[in-house]
Amino acid sequence: MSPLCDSCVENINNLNQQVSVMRKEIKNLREMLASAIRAHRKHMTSIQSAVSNIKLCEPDEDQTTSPPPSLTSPQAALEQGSIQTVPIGYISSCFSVKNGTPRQPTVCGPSRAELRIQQSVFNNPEHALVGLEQYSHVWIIFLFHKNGHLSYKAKVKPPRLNGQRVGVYSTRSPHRPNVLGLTLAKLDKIVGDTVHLSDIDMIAGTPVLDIKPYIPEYDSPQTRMVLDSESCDSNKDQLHSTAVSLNETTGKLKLDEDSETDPQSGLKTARTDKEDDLGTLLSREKSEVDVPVSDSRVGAQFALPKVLQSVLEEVKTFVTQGEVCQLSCASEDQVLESPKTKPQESTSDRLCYGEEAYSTIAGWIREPPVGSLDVRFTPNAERELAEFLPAHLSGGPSDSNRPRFKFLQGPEEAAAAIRGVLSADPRSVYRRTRCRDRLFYFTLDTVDITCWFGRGFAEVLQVRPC
Ligand SMILES: C[S@@+](CC[C@H](N)C(=O)[O-])C[C@H]1O[C@@H](n2cnc3c(N)ncnc32)[C@H](O)[C@@H]1O
Repeated sequence: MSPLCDSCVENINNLNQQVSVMRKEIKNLREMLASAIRAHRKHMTSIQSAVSNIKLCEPDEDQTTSPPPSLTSPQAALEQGSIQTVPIGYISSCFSVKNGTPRQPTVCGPSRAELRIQQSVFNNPEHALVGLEQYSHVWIIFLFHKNGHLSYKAKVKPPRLNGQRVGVYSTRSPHRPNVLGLTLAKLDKIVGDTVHLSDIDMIAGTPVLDIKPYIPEYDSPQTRMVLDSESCDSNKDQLHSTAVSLNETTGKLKLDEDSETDPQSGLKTARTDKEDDLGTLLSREKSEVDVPVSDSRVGAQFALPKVLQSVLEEVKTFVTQGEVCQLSCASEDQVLESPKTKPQESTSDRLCYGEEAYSTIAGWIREPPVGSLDVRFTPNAERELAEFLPAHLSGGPSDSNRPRFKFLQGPEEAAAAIRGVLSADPRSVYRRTRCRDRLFYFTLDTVDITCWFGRGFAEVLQVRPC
C-alpha cells in the first residue's frame, strides 16, 4: 500500500477533529435531553399528586346511587362551566389580517368565506349540514383566536364611539374574557361538507365552534312582535267582531254578549286590570247602537259614537302595547305580569325600533359620533383593480399573467367591498386622532390596498396583488 500524501493526512486529521467536536455536541444534547425528561417526569408527578389531593364534592342526595363524577371528567368540567372546545372547522375568508376586516358583517356585503366541517368532529361532516340549506342566514359562533386572553378590560373604547369608554358587555368588542364572537352570516350554498358564506367579519383561520340557523321568529324581537300582533290581529279581529258586529239589515252595530266567553280569545281566562277597564267599557255598550253606515260591507267607514270610539281607541292602545298579545297568548295557569317597565333613560341614549319597547339599542350604534366616509379611487387604483380576474373565471391565454381573486366575483364586487370597509372608517381611534396623515394598508382577498384618509373621505391609492 502506498503511503498517504501530506494533503490526505491533513484532511483525515481535520475530519477526525470534526468528528470529535460532533461527539461532544451529541453528548451535550444527550445530557440536555435527559434533564428535560427528568423535569417533565417531575412535573407529571406533581400534577398527579395535585389531582389525587383534590377532594371530590359530596354527591347530591338524589345522586347517591351513581358515583360522583371525577373532577377531571369532561362532565364535571362542563358542570363547572369549562369545556375543551373543539372547532368544527376553520374559516377560509377574504380577510387575512384584522386590519381592514369589517367590524360587523353588515359593513361589507360581498365579504365571502368558506367553512369546511372537520372530519375529526363527525365521521360524515356533510350529514351534519343536512337541512341547513333551507335557511338564508346562519349564526356563526367563533373564537377571536388572534386576541390574547390577557388583553381584555371591563371598559373598552369602541372605534365608533371615538374614544369614549363603555362596559365591554355593552359592545361587540373582540377583546373579551372568553374571546367568543358571534356573527350573523348569509348562507350562500352548501357543497358537501363545506358551507359557503358571505357578509362575514372573521379573518382567515378563525376557529368556528358552532353554526346555528337564524330563525327570525326566535331571534328577532321585532319579528316576534309582528308575529305576536298577527296572532293578536286574529284576536283583535275577534275582539272587533265579537265586541262590535254589524247588523247588515238594520245598519246597526251590535256589541255581542258572548264576546267575553269566546274560548279562542283567551280574554276571559287571562284578565288584567287594564282588561277589566276594557271590559267595563265594553259592558257599558252591550246594547245596539244606531250609527250612520255608509257601506255595510267589510272595510266600511263608520262614524262611530263617542263611547264606542273610546272603546276602540282603548283596544288600539292595548294592541299597540302588545298587551292583548300577552293576554291571548298566555295559558290559563300563567300568571300575567304587567309589561316590564323599563328604567327611564334619556331618549338620546337609546333608540326604539319597530313598534317600540320590544327592542332597544344604544343610541350610538345608529348615530355614532363618527360619521361614515365617502370613498373614492384614484384613476390608477381603478385601473389596477380592473386587472383582477374573478375567482371562477377561466380567462384566455393573454390573461395568464393577470392577478386573480380567490373569493370575490370580480372588480365591481371588490370595489363594493373596499367601499364598505373604508366608509365605516376601519382606523383605530389612535390612528384616527394621532396619525391622520399616515397611509393605511389592508388586505382583501388577494389584493393589497393602500389608501389615505382626509376630512370625511378615504381615497384608495394603490391596488396590488398580494
Ligand atoms: C368587532 S368584532 C365583531 C365580531 C362579531 N360580529 C361579534 O359581534 O362578536 C369584528 C372584528 O374582530 C376582528 N377579528 C375577526 N376575526 C378575528 C379573529 N379570529 N381573532 C381576532 N380578531 C378577529 C376583526 O378586526 C374584525 O373587524
